[in-house]
Amino acid sequence: MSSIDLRDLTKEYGRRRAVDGLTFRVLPGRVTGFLGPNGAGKSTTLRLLLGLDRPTSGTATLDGRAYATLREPLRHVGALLDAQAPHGSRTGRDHLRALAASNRIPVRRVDEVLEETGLAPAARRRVKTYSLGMRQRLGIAAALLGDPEVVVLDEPSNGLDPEGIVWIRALLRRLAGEGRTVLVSSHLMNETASFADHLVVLGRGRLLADTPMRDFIDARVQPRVRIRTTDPTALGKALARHGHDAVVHDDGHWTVHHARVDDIGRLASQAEVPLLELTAEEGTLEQAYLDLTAADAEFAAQPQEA
Ligand SMILES: Nc1ncnc2c1ncn2[C@@H]1O[C@H](COP(=O)(O)OP(=O)(O)OP(=O)(O)O)[C@@H](O)[C@H]1O
Repeated sequence: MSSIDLRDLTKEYGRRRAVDGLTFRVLPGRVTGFLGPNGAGKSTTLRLLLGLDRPTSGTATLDGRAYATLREPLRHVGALLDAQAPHGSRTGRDHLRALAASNRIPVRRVDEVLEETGLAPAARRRVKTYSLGMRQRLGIAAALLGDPEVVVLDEPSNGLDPEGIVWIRALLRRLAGEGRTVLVSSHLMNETASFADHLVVLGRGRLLADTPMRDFIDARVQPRVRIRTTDPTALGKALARHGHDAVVHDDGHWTVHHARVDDIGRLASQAEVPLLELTAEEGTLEQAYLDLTAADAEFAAQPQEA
């Protein structure tokens, strides 16, 4: 199966470095979330990978080959980028048929992907009558048309309704489960957490992280424990005795920071504190991401001010 390889990829627009010496691989069989603040260089990276723009230096290849050298690219890489707006006066089906013809893709695939993306009932309507979510589904249908080994999607949840969001999540998981290489950019952290196995994070054109999602969160967010009790005095004493840092909330529940549920459960049991609730609060991707990007912004602010 194919991988995506970026080596020292750099893109300058005038004096601005949109992408700055990026080196990373995107491997098959998992969904890689592609994250970064506005202007971090995600879209530029995807455009360079898909041959829509030329790098200033470095390379972006698919299984060792540049996109521009692929003879029938849709059979290797399916991509959805914001810019890929189909002609509004065509029907959705005609748009896909034209793409299929130019890549020698059998026409039966058109109906298959229309079914798969839930667009079959609207297939004979003109694209200009489509909602944002329907256009998004059409873009995804086009990406899947050539049954590609590599799938690259820029903000695929954009405009989708809740049902569509559940659908795209399952689709991404399935594509990775089939051994494909799946790269998905998003600003929605909860969404990304629901489908990604691995993360690549950019900041100001540079690589900030390339790591499994769980490790990314665990390295940045301390575990916490949520507790409710009928005896707050006893709980407070027991926690203080063991040097735990706890916060009591208005609704009566407690949060113990930097703690594991096993330790707090044992401690409460030994002190015979009656518990109504004892839950591990896992760190979220959003917390970890904000922590990383805030640190990057602080680092960036100093040399610019000097
Ligand atoms: N065609 C262009 N000409 C000049 N500058 C550009 C061009 N395309 C992008 N840039 C600049 O390059 C930087 C990276 O932009 P890019 O769109 O790749 O970021 P992004 O991470 O995709 O952002 P967003 O999350 O907002 O989509 C920005 O500073 C942007 O202004």
